[in-house]
Formats: sequence, structure tokens, C-alpha cells
Amino acid sequence: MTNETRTAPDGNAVVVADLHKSYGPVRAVRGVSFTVRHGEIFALLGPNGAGKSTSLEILEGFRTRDSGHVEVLGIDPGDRSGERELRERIGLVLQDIAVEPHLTVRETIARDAGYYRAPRDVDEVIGLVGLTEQRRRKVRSLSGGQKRRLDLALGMIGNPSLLFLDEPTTGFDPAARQGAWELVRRLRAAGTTIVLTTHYMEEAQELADRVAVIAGGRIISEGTPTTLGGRDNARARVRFALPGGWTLDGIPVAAGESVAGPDRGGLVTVETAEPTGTLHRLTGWALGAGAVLEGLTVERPSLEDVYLRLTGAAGERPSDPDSREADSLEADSSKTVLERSSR
Ligand SMILES: Nc1ncnc2c1ncn2[C@@H]1O[C@H](COP(=O)(O)OP(=O)(O)OP(=O)(O)O)[C@@H](O)[C@H]1O
Repeated sequence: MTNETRTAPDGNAVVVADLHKSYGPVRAVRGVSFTVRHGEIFALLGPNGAGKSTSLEILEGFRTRDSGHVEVLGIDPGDRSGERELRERIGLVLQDIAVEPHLTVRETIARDAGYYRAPRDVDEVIGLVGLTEQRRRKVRSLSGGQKRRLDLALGMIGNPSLLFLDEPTTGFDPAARQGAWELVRRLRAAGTTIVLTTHYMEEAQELADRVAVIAGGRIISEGTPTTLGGRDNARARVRFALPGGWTLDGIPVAAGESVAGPDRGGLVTVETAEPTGTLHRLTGWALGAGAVLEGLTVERPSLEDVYLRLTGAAGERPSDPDSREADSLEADSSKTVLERSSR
């Protein structure tokens, strides 16, 4: 798989500065700024209604912006004179792609290949997305996950320098999701820059070099999946079951640590900034008494924990007085995601 990486004058594949977009009274995007470097996977995360699709649609040239600066591969997507070049150089996997249901998988991909000057090989792409067995099947007979793989194939058939993936693995079974992640990594390794949105924090953790969290039309945090929101400096939780007949009072706790529990599952939690020392002390204490700490685990907050903390806080922010409608819509939808995720 080869890919020609073209460099925009500033060395970034995407530049967004102080982007604004309203739909009537709804201020969907309110001063968003970020850059995407060539060859990286950049994930835009955020609750329903946060402004992700609006931002992406502006980058893709499907929506006009109210104000702000946008460059995609050195082209302003709002400038119609660059439209043809932009279409040639970017790939899109959107949430709803219209495909002809009566065409076969291979016919659909071959037809799209004809729109590009230098497309990838049709059968190679069919193989890459795992649709070789279905290549003669009509699109209407595909399962939801198979249709999404077809969307991925259509996104990459033009051999794009930059690929936009809007929730690429929604509806995939776990094996198909792993396969799609592997494909995305291979595309990146071949030089493709990837901008993706996802509601799966595991997907962002697995794929993204950098992530930005957007809520209420603004970027509220940006970083790598391991550093986002101070995740790397967060306190660790050491959990274990108290050996039979022992009490919390006997646990050796150092300054700065806190102990809670046991919870319904019988596990005690020690929160600590220094898990190495804590583990040494706890395991030494247990082994010295001839006991073992059943169910012992050490956990840092997951990307999902950090995301929920960040977006929960954003949802509770006081409203901008002149955008009350937008705020209420966004707060409502962020609550829905929180409730859903906590089940
Ligand atoms: N065409 C439109 N007309 C009016 N309002 C719109 C339109 N498109 C989006 N909005 C509103 O703009 C806000 C941002 O929507 P957007 O689709 O960009 O969010 P999102 O982060 O992509 O959400 P999701 O995760 O649900 O796809 C929401 O309040 C939405 O209701």
C-alpha cells in the first residue's frame, strides 16, 4: 500500500483557528481551534450535539462557516476554486453514505474508483476491508457492519492523503472492530493522515495519537490518550479483598493515601499517588501475615473516566446568556451520553 504525502506550506494537514458556526439561534461551534499534523491520527471526542459533525462538515467542504480560518491540505474548503482538488485528495467515511442498493459491492467500489485520477486497486481495497466473500452480493443484502466496511472501502478507494472517519465502527462486532482498527493503523503507516470522531473511548485509546474533547461547541481539553485531562498524573486505585477476619484498621496506610470499602463485592480501595510504594507495603503486610490479597488490581482512571469527568463538568457550566438555547440542547444531550455510559 503506497501513499503520496503532500505537505501543506505550514507542515500541518489541517489547521482550524477560531471557527464559529450557528444554526439560527443554536451556536453549534464557538471558537474551535486545533491542528492535525501530517501522518497522525487525530480523534475528536464529545457528547451528542457537541459540534463535532458541524466542524468536520466545514473541513470537508460540505458546510459554510460563519467565521474563522480553516485549511485542509493547504486548501480553504470554503473556497469553491479548490473544491475539485480537495475531493481528489481527501477520503470520507460519513455517518450516512448514499449507495445504490441494487449494485454489487464490487460495482459500487469500481464506480467510485472512476471518480479519481489515481485510485487504489478495487480488489485490493475489497480485500483490505474484508468483503472479498461478499464482493458479488448486492449492497441491499449486506448486514449493517458489512455496509460500514463498504463505507470504509469507498473512503479509501481514492488513495487519499487525508481520511475523515465519522464514527467508523458503529455497528461492528468486536472482531470487525479490531479488523477496522488494524486497517486504520495500516493506512496511517502508509502515510495517510486520519481525523476521526468516535463515541468509543477504547477506539480513541487504541488509535489516536492525539485527541481533542469538544463540548458545547468548544474544545475543553486536548492531549494524547494517556495525558488527556491530567490522566497520567491521576491517583491510582489499588483494590483487593480483605483477608478473612481482618479489618480496615489493620491496613498499613501512608500519608496522602486514603482507604475506602469494602464495597458490595468485598473489595477495599486504597487511593494513592505512588502505587509502587503502596503495593510494596500492602503485599509485604499480607505476606508477612501469611495471607494473600485476593482480587488485587491497580488502576488509573481510564480514558472514559477522564472523558466523563471533562464532559460532565462542561455540561454543568453556566450558560452563555445569548446562547441559552444552544446550551440547553447541548447539556441535555451530554446528559444522555453520561446516563447511557454509566449503565
Ligand atoms: N442542520 C442543522 N440545523 C439546525 N441545527 C443543527 C443542524 N445540524 C446540527 N445542529 C445542531 O448543532 C449542534 C451541534 O450538532 P453536531 O451535529 O455538530 O454535533 P455532534 O457533536 O456531531 O453530535 P453527534 O455526536 O450526535 O453526531 C446541535 O445542537 C445540533 O442540534
